[in-house]
Amino acid sequence: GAKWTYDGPQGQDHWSERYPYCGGALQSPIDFESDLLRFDPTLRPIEVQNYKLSPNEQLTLGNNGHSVQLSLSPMMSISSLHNRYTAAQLHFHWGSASRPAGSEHTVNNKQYAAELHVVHYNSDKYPNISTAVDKSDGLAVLGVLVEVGMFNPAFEHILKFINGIKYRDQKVKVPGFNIRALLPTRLDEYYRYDGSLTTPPCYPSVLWTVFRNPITISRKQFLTLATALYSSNAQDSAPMPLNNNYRKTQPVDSRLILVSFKE
Ligand SMILES: NS(=O)(=O)c1c(F)c(F)c(S(=O)(=O)CCO)c(N[C@H]2CCCc3ccccc32)c1F
Ligand SMILES: [Zn+2]
Repeated sequence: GAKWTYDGPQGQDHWSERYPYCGGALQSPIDFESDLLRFDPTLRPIEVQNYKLSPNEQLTLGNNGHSVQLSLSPMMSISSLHNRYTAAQLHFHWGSASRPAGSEHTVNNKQYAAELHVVHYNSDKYPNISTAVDKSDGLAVLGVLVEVGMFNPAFEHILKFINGIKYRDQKVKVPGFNIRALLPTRLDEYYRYDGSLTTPPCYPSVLWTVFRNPITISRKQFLTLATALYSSNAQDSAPMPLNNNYRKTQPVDSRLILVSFKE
């Protein structure tokens, strides 16, 4: 992708110089501060389709210099929203070995170790994600907060291949697995708000659903994620570790943050 980073001269405080939307309204991520939350009884449990992929299905796991991303089957979708949103990819944001705090969304300013995003586009209205990415009703992202705790077997389907994509633009083929196992048990408790891509070009095109309950990965799994990858190419003389790839929380302004749960 284009040259932007999370820190330094092309870091997030400078994104708006080249990507105007990054300095605009409806930006993500945000802090879910208790006083700003409003219970909405019309928020239905999230329903996903075809998330249980066959191991015969081949997915592409890649290092795009900003994150580790996994391509997803176009059979996968969210079916409980007003339009059908078809899955495109999932990726992660994380902290570092010395600071296991790298989630993008925070809860009363508590930052979790990492965050998983499953990116979908409105396939009722748009033919592909590239067309949908800058439309106000274009994208729906499911966010899952990740904390260090119990070992997570589902996470191994990604971590066991991570040494094949250590450097930017490296890709490997991996067998499909049950992506539903990466989501929390309860899909009925979540935060909901209108926001944006959390990377340039920061289009305000995302219907955000962040589940209330985190998933866990073990400390060893977290350290693997936080130390395995570089944002630089394999041939670069100075390897740049890929970590702390999270955007700081953005102003909520007059936005409503809805919740599907009470207390
Ligand atoms: N946090 S976030 O806002 O969900 C988020 C990221 F943080 C993130 F790094 C990516 S990226 O890996 O593509 C690198 C920079 O765009 C995306 N890509 C999305 C939106 C851009 C176009 C596109 C095209 C195909 C598949 C996915 C995507 C992203 F949506
Ligand atoms: Zn993301």
